[in-house]
Amino acid sequence: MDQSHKAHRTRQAGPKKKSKSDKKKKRDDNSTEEKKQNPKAFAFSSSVKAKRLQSRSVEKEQRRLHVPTIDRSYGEPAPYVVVVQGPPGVGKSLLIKNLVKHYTKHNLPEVRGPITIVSGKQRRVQFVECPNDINCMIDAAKFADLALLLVDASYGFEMEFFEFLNILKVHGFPKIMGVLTHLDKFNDVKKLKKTKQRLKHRFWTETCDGAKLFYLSGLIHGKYPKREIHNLARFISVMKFRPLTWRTSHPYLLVDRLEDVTPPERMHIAGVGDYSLSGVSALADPCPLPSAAKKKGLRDKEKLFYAPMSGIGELLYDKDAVYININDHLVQFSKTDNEHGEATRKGKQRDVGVDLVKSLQKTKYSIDEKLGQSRISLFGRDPAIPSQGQHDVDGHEAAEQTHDPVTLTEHAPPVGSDEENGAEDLDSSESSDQDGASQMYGSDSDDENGETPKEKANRKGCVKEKIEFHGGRLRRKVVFGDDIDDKDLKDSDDGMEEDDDDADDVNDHSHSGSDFSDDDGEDQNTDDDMGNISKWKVSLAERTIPRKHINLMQLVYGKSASMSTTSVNEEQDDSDDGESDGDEFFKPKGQVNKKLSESLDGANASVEDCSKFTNFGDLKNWKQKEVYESIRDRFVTGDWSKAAQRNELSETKNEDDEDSMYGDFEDLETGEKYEGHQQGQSGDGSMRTENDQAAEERRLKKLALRAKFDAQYPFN
Ligand SMILES: Nc1nc2c(ncn2[C@@H]2O[C@H](COP(=O)(O)OP(=O)(O)OP(=O)(O)O)[C@@H](O)[C@H]2O)c(=O)[nH]1
Repeated sequence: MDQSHKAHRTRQAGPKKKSKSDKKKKRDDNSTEEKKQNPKAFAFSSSVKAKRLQSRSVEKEQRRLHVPTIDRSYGEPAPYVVVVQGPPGVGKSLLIKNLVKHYTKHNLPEVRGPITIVSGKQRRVQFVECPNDINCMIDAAKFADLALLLVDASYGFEMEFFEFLNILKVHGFPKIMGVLTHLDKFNDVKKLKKTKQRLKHRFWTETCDGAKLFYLSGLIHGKYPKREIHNLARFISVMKFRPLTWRTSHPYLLVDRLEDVTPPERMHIAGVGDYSLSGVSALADPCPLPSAAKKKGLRDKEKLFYAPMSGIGELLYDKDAVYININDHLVQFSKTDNEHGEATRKGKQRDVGVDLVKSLQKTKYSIDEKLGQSRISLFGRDPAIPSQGQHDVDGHEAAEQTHDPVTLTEHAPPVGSDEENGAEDLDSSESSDQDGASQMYGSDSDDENGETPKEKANRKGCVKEKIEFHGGRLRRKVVFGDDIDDKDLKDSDDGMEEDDDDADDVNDHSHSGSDFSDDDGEDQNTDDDMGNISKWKVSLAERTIPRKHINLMQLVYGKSASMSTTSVNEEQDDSDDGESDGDEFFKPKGQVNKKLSESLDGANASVEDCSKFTNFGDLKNWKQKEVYESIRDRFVTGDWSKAAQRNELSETKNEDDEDSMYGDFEDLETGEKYEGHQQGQSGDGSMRTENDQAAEERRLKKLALRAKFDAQYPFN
């Protein structure tokens, strides 16, 4: 049987208590006496140590000092906004849910819009999930007091991290904390440790030394470990936020909802447009701070939270509507009525309004959804232009990304194909690719040797973007120039699971970091001038430049004739070039035709129709007597010799015609160029003699060349 032991209670009174306190007193006296007798024994033994201690205490003192900042806020402090940012699927929503659960003991069904919670007596915190969109990142950077940058540790840094970091830097740089997730995907403890270290050092390099990085070691029942969430929450709760000078000069307002109220004075709401203002009314604070009564901690009742968009309670605020959730069993919908609708309709005439409502109930998709799926076809043979634009559901610009000239692009197999094969493909493409990634991976030892130290230094500072298909989506991985040489991690891969292997192989190519001291040193050298960031900024700037749109004017009216014909020529040249090399040479006839017709249909819709220029003059009029007589001699009963004569005549004529038709040509055997006749001159007799002469000359030239060739190769 389990029996709990009672804690020891020290004596509060009595002789035992007295004797104990006497002993203690004696001991204390002795120690003070000792100090008094030999004070030097308790002073610093070395002056160096003393100096170091003194300077340390002075330094600590100095660090506490700050330039005084004026806090212009009054009244209750506004909630501190914690923006949770990271690439898709990194665990942003899950982290917010876990933090909310920690603070409020409530489960959040979904994370939508800002979520405000009371985290302490004097503190409210608002969590906002930052969508993966540059514009949203810019908005989030404007109101964030703290940014939690989530990184999928099993994959490494992605471009979203750097993009947001840079955006933060130009917005006054609020506080940041890094959070590593997906650490449970590592089976090898050694590898996990190394990856943690490597990512930490990289994080420090990109931000500042000692920047806080949290590790969320995995999922327990679909949630992050309580202890880790507790630690993170504690950091958020006690964090000191100093007013940012940038923020005070560029104040921003985070608007939950907007109700369109009409006239009289117009005002501009950023991101929404010009509106007329009817009035401004202050609503009661939905998430007030608890009463200021002196008591320790928060009571459960006071642990309020306000998440209007996240479906808490029975109310849900959408962009343009408010929904009240009523359980189905509480309401009798007319749907049941609908089933017997036929019978009731016979009895009495139904109201138009009722019919309308019922027809609305039947619709499966809203108008927005229907419009979203609709397609517009501008030209009959054109591929339909989807109205959704280029973006896919997640807001990725996958198609566009692959054409980014600054970035390195690599394509893995499409969804559903074998992942392992995909990884192999990646590897092979890396090794075969001469420009871009393969140079950075440093697999080619010749390249390495040929490089000057300066080039190496330049290369080390560079951050490149590598687009690949991983974990079910396109990811924009960050590849660091200084991570090439290390292959240690690859060696330690062996024990990993198959899936992990895939992920880690990719990691290993791009990341190094087994030698941390080296890595660190290099990082500090190269990142002194923040070279990294300025380089990838280029790609950021390019991504924000609006894409080139199709000019409808050109599509309808066409380019100038010369423009259009040249573009056709170019297109054909291109296709010729493509076909001339390697496997492309042999192509099914249909494909080539299709390609050509596509090029004509698409970009060059306005090209003139050359089929209209058929020379009908060549066609013979078979109704004339001489013409149909001419065919009579070709039959068995006719005179064949006459027909042969006629044939000769028509052949010479045809030759002339062909010459004039095909114009310039080059004799590939001899390398000579021949100029063709102009169409208008085909009937000219003098020209024909000239042609004859030219032909004769050509023949002689050919003979001479042949003799020369024979002389060179007598056995041939
Ligand atoms: N194994 C593992 N899975 C995780 C971890 N963190 C999150 N996940 C899973 O990743 C998936 C995506 O998590 P979310 O919280 O929806 O990610 P998100 O960043 O909000 O995704 P988006 O909203 O699409 O941007 C969920 O199925 C999580 O269970 C982790 O540390 N380890």
